[in-house]
Amino acid sequence: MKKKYINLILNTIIENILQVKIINKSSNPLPFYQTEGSAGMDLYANIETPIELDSLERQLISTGIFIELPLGFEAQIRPRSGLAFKHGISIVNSPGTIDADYRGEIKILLVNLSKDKFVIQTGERIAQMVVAKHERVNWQEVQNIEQLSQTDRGSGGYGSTGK
Ligand SMILES: O=c1ccn([C@H]2C[C@H](O)[C@@H](COP(=O)(O)OP(=O)(O)OP(=O)(O)O)O2)c(=O)[nH]1
Ligand SMILES: [Mg+2]
Repeated sequence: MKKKYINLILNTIIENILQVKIINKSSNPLPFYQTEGSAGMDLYANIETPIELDSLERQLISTGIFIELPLGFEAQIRPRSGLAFKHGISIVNSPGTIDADYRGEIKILLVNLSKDKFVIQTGERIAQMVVAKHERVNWQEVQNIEQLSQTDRGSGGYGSTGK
């Protein structure tokens, strides 16, 4: 077995890392953390033939991955900076949200923001997925704006603090 996978297994045991169910219907490897400190795992395109993205075109790309996150967790689908920098490839709905109760295939809504056509090959790493905890809230409705606590910022935004 590769050292990388042995380390992954050891980390799981030692650090009690969250276990997340996954189905991989592609022939790509399971997503994994590329370095010890990576926040995201790269996701691979799982497509039968190469997909051409014209300038400013967007397309939903399959990954072949299905997951079950525990309640209280989400997965964020974010662009890869290398693809963005070199080819202008981003994600329309970035960061995409994978809900804990979603059981469908994870898909990635890529957009080509460059002037040139970009071709996506199967097995290409097209995005990264960050699993994160999130809160859920109940509303405590009040009637007047004065019932929200006062702050120095108040309603200032959009550059109110200067450059
Ligand atoms: O980049 C993404 C974003 C979402 N999804 C899946 C998982 C998510 O749980 C579901 C719904 O996403 P979202 O809530 O962002 O979309 P919506 O337009 O609000 O659709 P819905 O009405 O189904 O919630 O679609 C993806 O596979 N990829
Ligand atoms: Mg929704």
